Amino acid sequence: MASNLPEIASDWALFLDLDGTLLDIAPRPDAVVVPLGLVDSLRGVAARLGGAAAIVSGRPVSDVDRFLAPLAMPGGFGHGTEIRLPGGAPTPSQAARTVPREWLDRLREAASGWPGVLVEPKPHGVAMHFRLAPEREAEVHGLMQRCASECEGYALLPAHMAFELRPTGASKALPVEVLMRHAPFGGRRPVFVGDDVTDEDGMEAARRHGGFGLHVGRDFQGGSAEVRAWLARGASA
Ligand SMILES: O=P(O)(O)OC[C@H]1O[C@H](O[C@H]2O[C@H](CO)[C@@H](O)[C@H](O)[C@H]2O)[C@H](O)[C@@H](O)[C@@H]1O
Repeated sequence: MASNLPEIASDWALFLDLDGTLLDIAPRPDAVVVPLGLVDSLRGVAARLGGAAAIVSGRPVSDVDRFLAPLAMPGGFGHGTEIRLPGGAPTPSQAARTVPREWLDRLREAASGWPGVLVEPKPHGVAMHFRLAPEREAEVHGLMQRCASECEGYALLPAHMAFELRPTGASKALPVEVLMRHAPFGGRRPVFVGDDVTDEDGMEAARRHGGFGLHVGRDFQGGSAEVRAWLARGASA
């Protein structure tokens, strides 16, 4: 067990990032493996917290639901552009925007000449990954930067071996703020667990509501595996 890592308490509202936190990083977005036992742990922790457990991911809700089936957890998806309240359907948030078609065409055309570079379209954004072609980082960055500067309403987001275009106003703080206004989240102590720079917004929102953030690199010495072990302990406490 990592030192100073608090165990999950029954008065918490838990906000969990997905990639790099619950799931190990994989060579490409569609190659992630959902470890045996993760879904059971999430179900158990959610039951213990009276349903106050959410996923907050840069992924679209369709990806998250496919990975965690049969669970359909509340949370924020696409960096807060889609929000699902407990028991509800996912709906676009106030930050949602549609990526212009010409951008996608432009990115796909460039990627077709850069073997290993992947374009990941999302309902309200797009990511361009260079994990399999690290030598293309500068070119991917330059192209994504041009796209962001040409279209009002989107900002460039540096990610793990990728750059994303995210609507301005979208952030992981938004789902925390929204869910904390709804039962069973409201009145609980929010704890946001993440690994990435985008997760800092969610952690800051948790602090505003009297809670705190846990960072995979700083608080979980074993990385995602340790996060999963912590959840499993929390589910059976
Ligand atoms: O907010 P998250 O749940 O952490 O999602 C952030 C992004 O994760 C995915 O990309 C990252 O993970 C991939 C799989 O391990 C990896 O191949 C890639 O290099 C990483 O950048 C996802 O594809 C993005 O849509 C998410 O925004």
